[in-house]
Amino acid sequence: MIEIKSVSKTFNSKKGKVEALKDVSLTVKKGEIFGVVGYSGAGKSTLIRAVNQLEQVDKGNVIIDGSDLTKMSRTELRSARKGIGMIFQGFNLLRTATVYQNIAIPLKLAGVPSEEIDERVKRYLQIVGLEGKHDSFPAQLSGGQKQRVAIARALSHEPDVLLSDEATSALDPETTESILNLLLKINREFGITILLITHEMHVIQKICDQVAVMENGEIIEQGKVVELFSNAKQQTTKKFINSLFPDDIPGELIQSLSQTGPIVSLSFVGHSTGKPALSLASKQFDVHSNILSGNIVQLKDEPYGRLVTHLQGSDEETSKTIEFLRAEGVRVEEVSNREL
Ligand SMILES: Nc1ncnc2c1ncn2[C@@H]1O[C@H](COP(=O)(O)OP(=O)(O)OP(=O)(O)O)[C@@H](O)[C@H]1O
Repeated sequence: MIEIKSVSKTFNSKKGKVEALKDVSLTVKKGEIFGVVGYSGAGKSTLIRAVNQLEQVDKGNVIIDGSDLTKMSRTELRSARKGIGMIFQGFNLLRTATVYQNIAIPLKLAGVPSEEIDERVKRYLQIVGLEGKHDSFPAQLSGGQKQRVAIARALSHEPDVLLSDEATSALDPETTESILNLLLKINREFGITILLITHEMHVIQKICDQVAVMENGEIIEQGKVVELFSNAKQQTTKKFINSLFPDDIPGELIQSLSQTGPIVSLSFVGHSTGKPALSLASKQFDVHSNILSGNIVQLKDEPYGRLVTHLQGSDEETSKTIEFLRAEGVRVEEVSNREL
């Protein structure tokens, strides 16, 4: 559906050249929610803006449903953009227009007949849960409500693709949850493909099917969310995942416990937790396990959990335990420092 092929973009600024995108490639399949995560300056905004050609690229192709947007004339591009909705961190609403007008005006500019405009505005405001707010002005709405208006406005053009540029970054955690649930609903009910950028791993964890991790203009790792969670290779990816598992095990405790056996982090996907495997291991080997912290987060389709546990026993018995846990499908990593 969306194919980004070997896209590069360099900005020339006063400080010199900045390679914002270096040979970036990714494919978003129809109906998927694809998240791009990275720290500030990684190149996420440049990438998402390249998709609808708000940013022209120096090299590479952006192909949507078989048509290459980098090769289009202005008129062709205008028409192609009709199938691409976009929402932003700052909502981008017209301050002097009501909620109704914020959605109706762009529809009018797009040439939609007025009776259809009315029908669409009402329908999409209902879908985003803002039926009673037609006559409110943006200043009278909360951040979450403003983002709902922006989502209704994007949907009212009945796009196939929705681009989300840090749509929840300005919102508090509770409102973030409700907007993420709304994006999930839109994706499921209308089959809209969503490409989003974020610096929050929670967004990826909660709603994405696929993820790409960006750093210094490059995609350093990508794949199915569940696979990346269980098998991240890059340090930055691990850091993002670890941000979902805050723990407060003091460094001194880790050091002192390490004297009597390794401290390991066990990760598992799906409804079976690491616990049964751990108790089986304790029965089979001369090892005591002492759980130091544990947490489960819900990925889009299945839970992912992590237990940090101290394996007390001889080198031989703890090695056999680790081998056994791995054979049981549990990911085991030794915790040697504070980066759990
Ligand atoms: N118009 C521009 N002119 C010069 N440099 C730019 C321009 N736009 C982006 N950059 C630079 O390109 C790099 C990537 O920026 P980009 O905004 O895409 O990153 P990002 O991951 O979205 O970060 P943030 O979340 O902070 O926006 C940065 O070093 C940025 O300073």
